[in-house]
Amino acid sequence: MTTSFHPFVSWFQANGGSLNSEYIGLTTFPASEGGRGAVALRDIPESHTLFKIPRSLTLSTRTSPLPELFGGDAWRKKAPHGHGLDEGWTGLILCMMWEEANAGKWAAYLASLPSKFDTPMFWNEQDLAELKGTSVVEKLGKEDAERDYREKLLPVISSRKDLFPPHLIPFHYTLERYHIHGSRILSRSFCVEPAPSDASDEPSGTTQNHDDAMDVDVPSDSQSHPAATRVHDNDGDLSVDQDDEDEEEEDIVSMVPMADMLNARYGSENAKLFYGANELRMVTTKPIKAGEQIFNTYNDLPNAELLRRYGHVDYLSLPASLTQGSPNGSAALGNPGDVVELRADLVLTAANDRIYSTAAPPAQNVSAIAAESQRRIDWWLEMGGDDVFVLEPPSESLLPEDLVSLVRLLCDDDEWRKAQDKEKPPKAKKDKVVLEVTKQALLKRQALYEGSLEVRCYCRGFSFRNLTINVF
Ligand SMILES: C[S@@+](CC[C@H](N)C(=O)[O-])C[C@H]1O[C@@H](n2cnc3c(N)ncnc32)[C@H](O)[C@@H]1O
Repeated sequence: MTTSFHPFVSWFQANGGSLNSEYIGLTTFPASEGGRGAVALRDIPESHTLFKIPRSLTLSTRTSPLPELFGGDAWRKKAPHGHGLDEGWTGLILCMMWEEANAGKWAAYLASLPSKFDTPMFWNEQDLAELKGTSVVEKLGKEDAERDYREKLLPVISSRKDLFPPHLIPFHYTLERYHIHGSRILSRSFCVEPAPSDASDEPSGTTQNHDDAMDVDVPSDSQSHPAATRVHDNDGDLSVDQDDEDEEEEDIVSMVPMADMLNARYGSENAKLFYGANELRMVTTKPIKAGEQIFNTYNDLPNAELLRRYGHVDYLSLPASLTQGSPNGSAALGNPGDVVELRADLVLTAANDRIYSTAAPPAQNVSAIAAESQRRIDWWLEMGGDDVFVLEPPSESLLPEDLVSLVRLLCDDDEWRKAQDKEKPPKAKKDKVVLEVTKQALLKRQALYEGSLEVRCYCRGFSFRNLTINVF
């Protein structure tokens, strides 16, 4: 371990954390490989505990003393009775700011975290233009974050000068610090489950899938329920239910010292975080050889999400099954977890184009066609249909069933009638019309890209073999 880790490791151990330093070493990789991370110091078997973190050492709005000092009700309740600081990330950001300003329990940990980020949140307009057409820019949420800073955080700090002395505001409570702490949460937080009621500190479960972000996943992402998850999503609520009685039952977005030292790489996960009653444990999920890096992967996210949340992308050798169809066979590097997100409005436009071009002249009425399609898509959304479709390899499952169902609903009047009668969207039966409309929608998707970066995946199969779609 290099000396730069000593202050953090000493703080961690002094506060009840335990690190199996015979087996795991903290080290520094080149920035392009993640900077700080951890390696195996000797061969480590599967199911070996690498380190333990007491729950009391995780930092969240539940463990920080600030919410109670502020007044629990005023903290939690929504305006006009309170500040709604249990919703979104503003409360946790405020706790982090306050810890730093007051040299609190977590100050040494926070001081060890990066304060400079390469994520698109900090890019200039010119660089962001390179991402045009990707989902990254629309998901950045910079304006929302800045509105929360102005409308939620500033009124809170100005209402309690005893807790937030004015002379500290220019140092610790600025918009810049708000973004830095927000980026720390986005790139490093976990969504920590409450302590199990049948409380044992033995690691529970054998799988831990993450979901968003260092992911820990959320069941709705159709991951198996993780033993611990990091938050990917921005983005989100710290707790779902604001009912005070249920509060202790909710997962909570938390900073987890030491667990957030591990880097990630597609398909390389060899350690996962497991919850116990009083502590969290990072446990190996496969044998690791001496010298190998220890990875806690964030759910094998596509590059767009890696870039947005963490500021890096995976650029690995792609299996031949994914590069089939490449025009020159050169695109053998990328992220095997990349996907294409196809918005339903592009499907709608492609369907309308087809309906128009195949209609006999009296029916070739653009506004009537658009109005009818709008009626159908409104029905689709009312029935709980998605407005974004995710296309992922392998090709056998390339076309999501709900995408096929929507195209049939839009393009086939019989299917539309049947769907209304049965109150159920059409079956996902692929036919020529479905494939043609989908291909046109994908071409429209491809045309949205304007940047000069070329990161591609090859959508194979069906009738549009060789169609290339930039995904990043
Ligand atoms: C949970 S932290 C891991 C510890 C981090 N490397 C550090 O120095 O504190 C996640 C961050 O590490 C970096 N990182 C993780 N995996 C990486 C990878 N495969 N390539 C490049 N950077 C990576 C990214 O900056 C990401 O936001």
